[in-house]
Amino acid sequence: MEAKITMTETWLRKHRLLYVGSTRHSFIHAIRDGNIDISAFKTWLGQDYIFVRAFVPFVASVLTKAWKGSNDRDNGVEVILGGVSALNDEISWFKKEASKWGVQLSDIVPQKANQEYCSFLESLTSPDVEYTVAIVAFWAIETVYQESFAHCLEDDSKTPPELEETCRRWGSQGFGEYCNSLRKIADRQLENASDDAITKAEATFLQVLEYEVEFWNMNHGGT
Ligand SMILES: Cc1ncc(CNC=O)c(N)n1
Repeated sequence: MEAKITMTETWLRKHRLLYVGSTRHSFIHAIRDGNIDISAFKTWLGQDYIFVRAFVPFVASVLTKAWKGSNDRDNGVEVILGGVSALNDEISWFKKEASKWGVQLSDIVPQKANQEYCSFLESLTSPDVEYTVAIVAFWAIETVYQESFAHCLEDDSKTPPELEETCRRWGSQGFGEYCNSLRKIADRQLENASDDAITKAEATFLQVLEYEVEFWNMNHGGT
């Protein structure tokens, strides 16, 4: 039996360099090698809290888009609803983690790369953005974190124990399975999408990867 190559697989192969750039950034390598500068980690924590706050309305908009098409068999609405509900716990986790590291969340000013990424998320909440495009963005955003942090948990990694919980939040098998579910939803949508929607979705996928690289750079300026 010949396995058919899905659209996400095609894109991951075609854009391999950028994908690897977003999932194997020097910031992630520094965590994995145990060389992370704690001030860089704290910067990331504060900035990511701001990002996640902007991520909530984005995920809610994906849910709305899925809900409208929920007559279609298996369009992923339950998986996305699970994603919305997990964000409640995630926001609490950021608050707890910030207090553990002495990061004052109310004082955090979003940096330029973060602001631009959050504006991009907001633009994707528009009703003019099709579900196919939005679900591809959602899958890509989650998958970059999954692949990045899973790398810090591999057997030969030297991740500092105090950062393991952070890495497990996105690098765990459970989060990996969630990302696979999102990927299947995205591929199913892409199978039935117009050429125009596919073109837009691919461009959006690339934009996500670029924003993710900039986000890592922000914490770990080009080293
Ligand atoms: C910049 C960025 N990208 C992806 C994620 C993971 N999704 C939700 O937590 C994240 N927290 N931050």
